[in-house]
This record gives sequence, C-alpha cells and structure tokens, in this order.
Amino acid sequence: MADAVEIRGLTKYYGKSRGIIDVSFNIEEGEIFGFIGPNGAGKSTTIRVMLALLYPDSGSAKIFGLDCMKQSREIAKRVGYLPSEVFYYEGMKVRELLNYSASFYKKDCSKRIKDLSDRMNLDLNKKIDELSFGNKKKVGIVQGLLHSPDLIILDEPTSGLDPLMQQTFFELIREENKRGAAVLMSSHILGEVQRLCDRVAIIKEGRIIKVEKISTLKENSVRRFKFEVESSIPEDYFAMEGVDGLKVAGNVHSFIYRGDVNRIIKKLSAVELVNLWAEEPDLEEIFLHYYSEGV
Ligand SMILES: Nc1ncnc2c1ncn2[C@@H]1O[C@H](COP(=O)(O)OP(=O)(O)OP(=O)(O)O)[C@@H](O)[C@H]1O
Repeated sequence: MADAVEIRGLTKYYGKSRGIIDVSFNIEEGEIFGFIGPNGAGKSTTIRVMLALLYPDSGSAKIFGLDCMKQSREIAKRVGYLPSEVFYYEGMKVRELLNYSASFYKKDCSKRIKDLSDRMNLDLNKKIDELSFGNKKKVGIVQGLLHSPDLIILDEPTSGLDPLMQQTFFELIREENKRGAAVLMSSHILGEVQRLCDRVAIIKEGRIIKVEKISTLKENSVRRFKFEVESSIPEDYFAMEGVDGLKVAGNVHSFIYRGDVNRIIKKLSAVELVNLWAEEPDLEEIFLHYYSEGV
C-alpha cells in the first residue's frame, strides 16, 4: 500500500531566494505527522507544492501514490486543506459557502456540515463578513473536513482559536484520525505538535534537519536534573560527557543531561542526596538544542 505522502528531494526557489531545498519525508497511512520550524523555514512552500499551488524546481511529491502535479484533481477529492490564512467571498452566509464547497465533491455532505459546525460552535446562518477572525478560521476547518478526506493538511491551524476551541479542534482531528485519515500539521508551536503528533519533521532554513518519533525525541534527548546534596561535593564531580549548564546554589545542583540515563544515575548514586528531581524538558528545549547544534 502506498504511503499517504511521499516527498522526495523537493526543491523550490522563488527567483534566487530559497524556498525549500531537498525536502524528503513520508507520512504513513493513519499517521499524524507534525511539520515544525520557525517562520520562513519552508513549511507553507512544501504544502503548496503538495497541493499543486506551486510548481517545484526539482524532486517529487506523491499523495496516496498519485503525482501531486499531474494528478492534482484526483488528489483534491481525497485531501482536506486548511490554509494558514482564510479568505472568503464576504457576501455569503456560512451555510451557502459550505454548501458551495461541498458541491465540488459530488456527494451529500449536509450531515457532516451540520455535525462539524455543531462541534465547532459555528452559526451556519451568520454572514461571513459578520464573523471574527477565529470564527472565519472555524469555517475553514469545516470546509477542510466536510468531505471526510483521507489526508488532512493543516497549515498553522490553531492561530486565532482560543484555548478551549483549540482543545475541541484537536479532539476533532483525533476523531478524524481514528476514522482513518492521515494528518499533516505544520506549526511553529512545539507544544501542540507534541500533543497531537506521532512523528515530526523539523525544518530549518528550507532543509529538513530531522524526522523523528515524538516519543524518541522526548526519550533519547535532554533531561534536566536538579538535586540537593547532604554535604558539598567537588565542583568538577559532574564534569562528564553529556552534562551541560551546571549550576550550584548552596547545596542545590542542577544541570541539563543528554545521553544514557543509566550513566548519570550511577554517578548520582555515589552522592548522598537529600532530594532529586529529574524533569523531561518540553520539545521547545529539545528543538532549541537541535537548532543550536545546527544538526
Ligand atoms: N511568494 C514568495 N516570493 C518570494 N519568496 C517567498 C514567497 N513565499 C515564500 N517565500 C520565501 O520562502 C521561504 C519559505 O517560506 P514559507 O512561507 O514556506 O515558510 P513557512 O515555514 O511556512 O513560514 P511561515 O510560518 O512564516 O509561513 C521564506 O524565506 C520566504 O521568504
């Protein structure tokens, strides 16, 4: 069975300026895949090529085994897309706009429209120009999901949604995923990628620097240790590979550790401890680590 997404060596320049360079990754069927990097890293460019809104200079992009350039019409029936910014014909009512969108798919989407709008607390009888930015975003979400797509592409989906609505939105995406849809979500907010995704591609200055399982990213990388000792220990006791940013305040020591946890536990076990905290850093710290090392 073909992967939901297969991107190989995708490169796109805007004139002389870099868009994306040699981007490759796969998304398996049923997977929730995160795409993270700061503004301008190349997330939207990659997504626009996948949707045939941009033509790449080289490389290939396939969705369900279909070529994104040559078979974009077939692909469109199976893909739901939420762009980072949504623009609408302002004169329309929400219901009219959604029915109009549904007419492209040649199937009855009325129940889905009602269910999704209820879930998102969206009033179908409002005029588009009466809606706030957040409510327009909700229209985009319903529009992207109303045909029960097999692949959902979300470009910075949560900007403009309040925290409660973000929660509802994530639940909705999880349900769509249980229904069988694969998901690609771009974001520069690591917390939300961490909450939702199975795997993540990290993009920096147009290039993929890492594709990793969220669980591996969290497990195999940095941990923050803080501990209180009974009596003072030599300052260089923890001068070992993997230990970074050692701070000592009275009897309380703290540092960031990267590497096999057993090594550091053995080292710690020889010290008389009063208290110990070992914290799992969030993706933000891990991400910064990758960035600072320029991996
Ligand atoms: N239409 C365009 N013309 C020229 N350069 C562009 C154009 N669109 C994007 N770029 C450049 O391509 C690079 C990648 O931009 P892209 O929008 O793909 O990044 P992004 O990761 O999606 O960031 P953001 O979150 O800000 O949208 C940036 O350096 C950007 O300046």
